[in-house]
Amino acid sequence: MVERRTPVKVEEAVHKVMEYMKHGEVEEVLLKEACGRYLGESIIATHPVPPFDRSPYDGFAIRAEDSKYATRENPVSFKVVETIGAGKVASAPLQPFHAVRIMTGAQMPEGADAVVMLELTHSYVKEQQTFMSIKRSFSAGDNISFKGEDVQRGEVLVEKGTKINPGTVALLATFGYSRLQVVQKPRIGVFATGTELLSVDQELEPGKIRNSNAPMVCAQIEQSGGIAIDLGILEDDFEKCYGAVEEAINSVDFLITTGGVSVGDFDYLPAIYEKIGANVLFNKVGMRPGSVTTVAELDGKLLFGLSGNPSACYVGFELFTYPIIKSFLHSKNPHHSVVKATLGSDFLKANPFTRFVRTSIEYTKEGFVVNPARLDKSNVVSSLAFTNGLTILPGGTKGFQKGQKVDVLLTKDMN
Ligand SMILES: Nc1nc2c(c(=O)[nH]1)N[C@H]1C(S)=C(S)[C@@H](COP(=O)(O)OP(=O)(O)OC[C@H]3O[C@@H](n4cnc5c(N)ncnc54)[C@H](O)[C@@H]3O)O[C@H]1N2
Ligand code: MOO
Ligand SMILES: [Mg+2]
Repeated sequence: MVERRTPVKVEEAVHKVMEYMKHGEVEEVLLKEACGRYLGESIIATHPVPPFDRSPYDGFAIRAEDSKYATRENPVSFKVVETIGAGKVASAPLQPFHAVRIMTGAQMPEGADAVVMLELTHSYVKEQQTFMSIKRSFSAGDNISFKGEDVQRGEVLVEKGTKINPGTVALLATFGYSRLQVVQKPRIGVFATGTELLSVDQELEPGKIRNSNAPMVCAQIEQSGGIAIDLGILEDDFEKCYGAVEEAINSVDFLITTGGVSVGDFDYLPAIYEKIGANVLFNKVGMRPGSVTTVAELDGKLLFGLSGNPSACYVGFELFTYPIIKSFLHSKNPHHSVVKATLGSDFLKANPFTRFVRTSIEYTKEGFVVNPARLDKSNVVSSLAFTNGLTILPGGTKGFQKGQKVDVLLTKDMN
């Protein structure tokens, strides 16, 4: 008898998977290896930034009150007592009508409370002593980059679970993190199943196609922050598939298979889940493509049975595996962002189920505009190269017209 499957709603399916999400352990890396990883500890300011009052300009440090009566007609002169570059400190507190020649980044001398830019001063030498004069007054605090104005001590700057970008690296360096805790990447095994599959380097033969799913899924894993372990191709043979799956489970954090999850005579994944005693969370989702996506759990470990059809495989990964990887990395927002966009062309196919249309999304003067990427069929591969978003067209509709507002899941990593 043909097996009847009960479809679950997409949200429910995502929810069921997320119940089994696990946070990864942390490990130590060198700062130079940290970009792109996820923080395993929050960055807390251990000191103020800047750590001292400093000059933002090349010029002269003065006591503002000494400049009080300076005008164009009556310039005020200062004796230049020393010169400090960045990294040096003044040798003595500043005396009245003395000035310190100071460079950008140098610590303010004690007693000085304003900086005059070099361009506003006139320097001259009298009896072998250098002086400088100014033609306007300054107030206390003028042109000072104050201690702590950038960051206060104790501030929690970046939270655990945030992806490290070059700016984060700058902050880590500022606070002396030459080594830091990052979240371990999840190790995800990928099997492609199908007797029709050739490896990428093989010549085509009658009835055969090259395996494009595993390389694609491995790239999706790496892009999401995981480690992809390509476990190769399995022919549609129950015993071989069962043995390979059972063995692989213990060496990975999650296992992905592509293909073999539908109701065909050689679709063995449902029987494999049953034989290993896995708990199938769902085997049919009310969506297109990817309706046959199956997710099972064995002792808390998730097994993703993605569809063999390339577009369905891609969508299944982005909806169900991506947030699990992000959660493993401690991300606070594990799901792809959703934005509102305008349909750039008609999409007239009727929709019994929620459709995730592989989409090219562009940012224009009018906001986001989306267009389906090439042919919209579950078994096509060409649209995927032009996909940077999935337009969500709710089920139970007769189609959508150009100009209508739609929700789009951004599959580009925005974190
Ligand atoms: N009677 C029914 N037939 C099908 C149903 C159904 O509900 N009733 N569902 C259809 C839908 S929807 C999909 S999606 C597919 C899913 O099939 P499987 O996940 O079982 O995948 P396979 O049968 O193994 O392969 C499907 C298709 O994809 C190609 N494929 C497989 N692996 C790869 C790979 N690694 N790289 C590139 N292409 C791959 C394979 O050659 C097939 O053409 O089932 C429908 N049928
Ligand atoms: O599961 Mo199939 O991809 O709906 O088309
Ligand atoms: Mg099949």
